[in-house]
Amino acid sequence: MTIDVAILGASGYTALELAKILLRHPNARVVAVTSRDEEQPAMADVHPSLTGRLDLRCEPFDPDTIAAKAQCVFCALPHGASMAAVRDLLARGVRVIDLSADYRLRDPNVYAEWYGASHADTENLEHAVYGLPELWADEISKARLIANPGCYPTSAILGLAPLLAAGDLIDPKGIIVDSKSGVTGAGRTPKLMTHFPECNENVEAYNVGWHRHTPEIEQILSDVSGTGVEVIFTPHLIPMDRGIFTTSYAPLQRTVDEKQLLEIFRDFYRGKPFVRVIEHLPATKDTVGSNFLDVTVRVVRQRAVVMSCEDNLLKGASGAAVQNFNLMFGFPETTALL
Ligand SMILES: NC(=O)C1=CN([C@@H]2O[C@H](COP(=O)(O)OP(=O)(O)OC[C@H]3O[C@@H](n4cnc5c(N)ncnc54)[C@H](OP(=O)(O)O)[C@@H]3O)[C@@H](O)[C@H]2O)C=CC1
Ligand SMILES: CC(=O)N[C@@H](CCC(=O)OP(=O)(O)O)C(=O)O
Repeated sequence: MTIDVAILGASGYTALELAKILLRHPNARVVAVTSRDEEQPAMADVHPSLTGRLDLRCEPFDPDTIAAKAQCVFCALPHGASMAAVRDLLARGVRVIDLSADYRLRDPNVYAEWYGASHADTENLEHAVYGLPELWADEISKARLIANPGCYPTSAILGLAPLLAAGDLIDPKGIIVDSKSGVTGAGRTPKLMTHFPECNENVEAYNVGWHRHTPEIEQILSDVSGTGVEVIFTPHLIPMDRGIFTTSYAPLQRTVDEKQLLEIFRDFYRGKPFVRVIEHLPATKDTVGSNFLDVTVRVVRQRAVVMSCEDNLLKGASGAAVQNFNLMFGFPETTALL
């Protein structure tokens, strides 16, 4: 079986990664890519690494045209811009995997509070499934709309979920999440913060106390633990192209050692092909270019110290999106991703 797919936001980084993965997918055919560029450039001119591999021109987004061509659409647009396109595609019977943040927060009031704009598609918001396959594979397989997770939330949630699922092991209100991201995490669209002389040879924290991924991490971890989780989330921009490294600190409420914690992680992720529970300390270089998330844990002064890392553009975005696509259409979860 072959599924015809389209990618919106063709000139972006996650769109390029989607194209590269889907080109090697035996059950997917990329039939359309869209861009606002009125010149309608060839995809290989927008992304020279696709030369000779994808012979498509970027087209303007028209929901009727895309729905006539594609059964599934990967929406790689910025949040805010995404929901109008998603709504129009769902109305035409297309299944959508949205890489933006538009459908991740269940409560539209929380969305308005953290994103500074009201949600324009609350009807579909109700039916969106948060696309973290390690937690909700069954729901994903039946979903018409996937809210693909944010890159930071994937690393934090997968690092903390095993501890929160283990009853009263950690204090759900005492968690600190410290993350570092490479610059592709900010997208291809230029910004002052990602201008070379600003970010080269520089490390900086940003949006401390009010980063929009805070409510996303809290919502999902609260679902996992069954109680209200609070986190202090501090993101940093570091001078590398790709990769996220997250260290999470959680007060332990029971006396456990590292061996026992690692066993909890191994049990939780048994049969999950893209989470590697490791004993050594992780490094972004071990996951960049792959769909793996590496995670390990230490006990220091009665706190669990969890370290997790991933490629922000793959496990943190496009790789996870294809993992979701595989589950939605009944293909083996690892297709095109190993
Ligand atoms: N980068 C990352 O690591 C991650 C990104 N994400 C999310 O995935 C989505 C895509 O990210 P990424 O590829 O990095 O972003 P980019 O900025 O690299 O690309 C987004 C593309 O969307 C199009 N676009 C920009 N603004 C608008 C607009 N107002 N209306 C319609 N189209 C627009 C542009 O394409 P064109 O000019 O061709 O129209 C642009 O190249 C975003 O929502 C992002 O937050 C999620 C997880 C990780
Ligand atoms: C380094 C950097 O700027 N990262 C982005 C997060 C990227 C991501 O996952 O964003 P979405 O929630 O939009 O999908 C940020 O902090 O806003």
